Amino acid sequence: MIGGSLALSGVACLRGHRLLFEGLDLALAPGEAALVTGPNGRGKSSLLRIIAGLLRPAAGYVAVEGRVALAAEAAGLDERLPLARALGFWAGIDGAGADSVAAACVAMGIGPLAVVPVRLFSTGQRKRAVLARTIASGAGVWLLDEPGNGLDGEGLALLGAAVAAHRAGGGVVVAASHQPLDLPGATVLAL
Ligand SMILES: Nc1ncnc2c1ncn2[C@@H]1O[C@H](COP(=O)(O)OP(=O)(O)OP(=O)(O)O)[C@@H](O)[C@H]1O
Repeated sequence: MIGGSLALSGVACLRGHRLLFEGLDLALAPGEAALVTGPNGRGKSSLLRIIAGLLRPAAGYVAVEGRVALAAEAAGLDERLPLARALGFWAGIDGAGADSVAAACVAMGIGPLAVVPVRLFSTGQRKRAVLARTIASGAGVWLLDEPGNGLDGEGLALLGAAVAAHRAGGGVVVAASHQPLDLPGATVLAL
């Protein structure tokens, strides 16, 4: 079981002297999810970075139980390497094995791309690879920035199944999206 939980209390975000949001509260127990919505530039990615500990909140506090994986817009994969090795680099850091990478690639429908260099990937294949990196990480808290961007219908279904399995195992998910995203029972945070 890969558990996680998180709590935000009175969180505020300042960027470039501009207050993006304040007074944000959220509590997610194992298995729960939140959907952060709002137009471009409202601060969705900034909120995920605050939860990940990459950005300091201007006010409030964040408490996270479990390891965190942030699937951001930037893939963070070595373009020169075949997919399995590019993901294997991160799996090594995360303490996950090659079997986790292989299973995550199958989960996102990119198993056959294991030997293909990342630089050749299409937009949707790249998105699937980023999500596979999160799945392989073994982290309890998934932070997904626009996870549906670039995915086709099959990709969206695989994402939905991966998120459901993660939640069923006690993980939590915070997804930021300016488009509708199917996240059953999620708390909606509209920025
Ligand atoms: N390093 C920075 N310094 C100053 N301002 C920044 C910085 N990074 C982002 N911003 C600003 O913060 C605001 C929120 O950006 P953020 O990426 O969090 O929004 P978002 O809701 O995720 O947008 P999108 O839907 O376009 O991804 C934007 O106006 C952006 O220009």
